[in-house]
Amino acid sequence: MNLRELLKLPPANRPVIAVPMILGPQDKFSPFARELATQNPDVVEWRADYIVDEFSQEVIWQQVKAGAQQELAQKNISKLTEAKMLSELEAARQEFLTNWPAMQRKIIKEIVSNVFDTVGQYPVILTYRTKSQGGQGEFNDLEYVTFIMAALQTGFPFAAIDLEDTLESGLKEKIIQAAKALEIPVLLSYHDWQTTPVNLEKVIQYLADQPVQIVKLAVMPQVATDVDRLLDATAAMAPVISQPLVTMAMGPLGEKSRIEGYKYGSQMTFASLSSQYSSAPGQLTVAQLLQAWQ
Ligand SMILES: O=C1C[C@@](O)(C(=O)O)C[C@@H](O)[C@@H]1O
Repeated sequence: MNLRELLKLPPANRPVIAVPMILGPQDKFSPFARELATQNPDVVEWRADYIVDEFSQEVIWQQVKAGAQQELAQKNISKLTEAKMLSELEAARQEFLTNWPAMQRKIIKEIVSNVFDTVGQYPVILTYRTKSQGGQGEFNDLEYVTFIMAALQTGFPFAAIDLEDTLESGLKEKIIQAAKALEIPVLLSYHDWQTTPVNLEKVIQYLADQPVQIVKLAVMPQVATDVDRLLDATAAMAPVISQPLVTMAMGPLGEKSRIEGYKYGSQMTFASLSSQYSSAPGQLTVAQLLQAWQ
């Protein structure tokens, strides 16, 4: 099955264009929605790492705590002993911790619902990338998995879920199983933010040997020949592996791979709705990409 079919996209005579949605808690969603409607890409990659950390247990607790402190203050706290105040706060914390899992599921459902409202009919790829994986997120592995599971359990129809290969294997397996149960394809990503590995074909084969439905490799070229190596490895491996392959070279040197990757068998290219929405170095805008294809 090719990527278009896997993501349930209508047939088209151009490679699949994915646009990242990198909105944070202070950003307005409607300008993004307007750009989306004007530029009409194929898929939206929701980069959840730009927003969900702001709704983590610690952040929400600080808000609840501020509210609890205010309430205590209204009870004329000056007359209470400090110990009493601390014990009331501790009770509030315990209550918060008990309620947190349900509260978190509700918050995540609201955010996901907002994302789907914003993107309308476009298929959505769910991605959360931590800082160590080149993203914005600060969740540890367990928090990451909790978030992904909750997002999947919202019932919103994600078109695919992005999984970084570096995730601990047991947790990776857990997400793959959950996605499988919901019939959501898993897109396994491998990023090298520093270099272009020597044996690219081996890396692609290693990714394709895992029980996932799409394979993605992003590298950082140091010289122009690194980009050619990536494109050659793409051409060599795309017909060999059973999953659709997506590759790109990042940074300014990598432009060619984003424009011409499809000629070598890469089935999707990432482009931004405008430079302010770019999620990786060297990403072109959709307008630049379409112009280059003319
Ligand atoms: O993996 C990728 C590819 C990417 O890193 C790029 O180089 O365009 C952009 C990311 O948003 C996406 O998750």
